[in-house]
Amino acid sequence: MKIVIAAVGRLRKGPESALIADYLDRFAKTGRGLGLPPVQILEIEDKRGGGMAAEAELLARALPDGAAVVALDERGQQPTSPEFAARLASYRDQARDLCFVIGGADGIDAALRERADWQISFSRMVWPHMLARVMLAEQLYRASTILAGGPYHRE
Ligand SMILES: C[S@@+](CC[C@H](N)C(=O)[O-])C[C@H]1O[C@@H](n2cnc3c(N)ncnc32)[C@H](O)[C@@H]1O
Repeated sequence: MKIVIAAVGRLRKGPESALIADYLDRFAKTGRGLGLPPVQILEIEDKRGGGMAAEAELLARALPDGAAVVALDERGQQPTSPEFAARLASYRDQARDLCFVIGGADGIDAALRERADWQISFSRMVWPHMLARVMLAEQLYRASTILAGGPYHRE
């Protein structure tokens, strides 16, 4: 199994990148005993300014073959953290690669969103893509602690 975050935009050094690195490092450590691999980040940049369609093409090319695609979008389903953890475990149990997709300033092209296996939302509000990346990294770490039966997540 591979876990990939395919995201539009390059993350510069700063508070968001520090948080993402910290959560993904914690995820890698907890995930090791659970059969969950470290997360790879693939950053997509359309230098020609072709908009959402061009970004969607680059994102689609970055998706591992046969991977389950989880699109982050404010209109998506709002799973609880345990539901998110269960879905992660289910992809692991099917040995299926998993690719999270985070859009740019204009979001994810509708065609790519519709072909996603799951669209998830962190609320109905719109967040900057870098914060969406931080929240995803935290939820992945939280999910690993839920699957490990650790005390980090409390209901
Ligand atoms: C600035 S937002 C784009 C918003 C844009 N209005 C749209 O139609 O999608 C950039 C990216 O951050 C992620 N994002 C922003 N808010 C989110 C939310 N509430 N839940 C999940 N992902 C979100 C999505 O991947 C989105 O494509």
